[in-house]
Amino acid sequence: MGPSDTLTIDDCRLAPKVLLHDHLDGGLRPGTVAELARECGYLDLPAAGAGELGDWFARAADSGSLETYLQTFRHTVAVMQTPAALSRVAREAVEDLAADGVVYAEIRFAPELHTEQGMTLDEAVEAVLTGFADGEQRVAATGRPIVVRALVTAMRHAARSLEIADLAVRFRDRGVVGFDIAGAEAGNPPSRHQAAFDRMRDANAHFTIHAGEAFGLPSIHEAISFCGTDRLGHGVRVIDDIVLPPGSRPDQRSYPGAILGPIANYVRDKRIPLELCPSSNVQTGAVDSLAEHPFNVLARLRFRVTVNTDNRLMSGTSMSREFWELHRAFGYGWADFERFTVNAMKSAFLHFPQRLELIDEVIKPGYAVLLG
Ligand SMILES: O=c1[nH]cnc2c1ncn2[C@H]1C[C@H](O)[C@@H](CO)O1
Ligand SMILES: [Zn+2]
Repeated sequence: MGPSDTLTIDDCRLAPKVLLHDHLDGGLRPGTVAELARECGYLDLPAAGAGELGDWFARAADSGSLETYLQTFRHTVAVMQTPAALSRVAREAVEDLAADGVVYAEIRFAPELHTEQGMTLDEAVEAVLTGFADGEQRVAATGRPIVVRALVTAMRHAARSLEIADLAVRFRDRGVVGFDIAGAEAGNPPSRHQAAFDRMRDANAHFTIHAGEAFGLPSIHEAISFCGTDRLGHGVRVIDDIVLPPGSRPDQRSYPGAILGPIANYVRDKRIPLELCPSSNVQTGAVDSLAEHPFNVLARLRFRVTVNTDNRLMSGTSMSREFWELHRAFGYGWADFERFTVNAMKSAFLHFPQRLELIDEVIKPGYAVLLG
């Protein structure tokens, strides 16, 4: 497509997409939240109907603070306390992503949040994996195949990260491809969970860390230098280590004269993937607006940027919508989206031959059609 062509969300749905950062408890269908609440007798939902619930989540999450944003998860986690509920949510997530044109996804969740009614950590993981497998089977039959794997997350304010890392290693050949920490970033630095990351490294297993979202460079520094993270969840604040010439705009095609500090250079040199989540960053106040998102600066400076949803319910978004928003803000076309998608696939925690197969057999042929 040429620079004057305009893409719609429906066009973006046609493109093969790869999603590395998506929370299971942030991606429920509003109607499913309502139905599960009825089934389990949860009476605290802030609205009754699917439409109103969807609006409520988007509004409440649009708070300008990560801490307030995170409070909305109380309602989704409350209705995800049985194996049946977890499996259903997992299956629907796979169906929704496949319908949106996602061909590979790593969906994360925190097993420790799903034990309120007696489910064990292992049972929670098994329920999610059952749902993923079920979803994969159903969508394969519709001709929109997708490969989905799980990441298990530990909550950074809690003290169960070593257990969760162990869980990730135990389930490594059954569909769990990595480990993560999430939750309120300020006051809970990555190094608090050093033992868990050491456990992962000892097992030669992969992990990512939410860092550089609500807290800046010190968090990124710890995640890469002490903890040895494979990827950065968000990592958007790496921009704080880059000085642009006065008068630079967020939508330029190149940034000559940009000066990178040591952290930014290291992240770029080592090709550490950034799991960027544009809409989520606007909601939590990490950036002021989509038009001012550092995505474009980082992409033009050739960081390994990837496009992600974070929480589809809380942001009322999808991968196609994130692509479309980036297209509107920065004028990206198919060649750009292919690069971001290949970046993401290269950064996946799947084994190398499977990554290569998806790039060669699915992603490149898909974009070749779009590029004409
Ligand atoms: O963007 C995020 N930053 C930090 N924590 C997050 C984000 N999105 C979701 N979470 C938390 C809330 C969920 O309950 C938990 C596990 O998915 O992860
Ligand atoms: Zn996240």
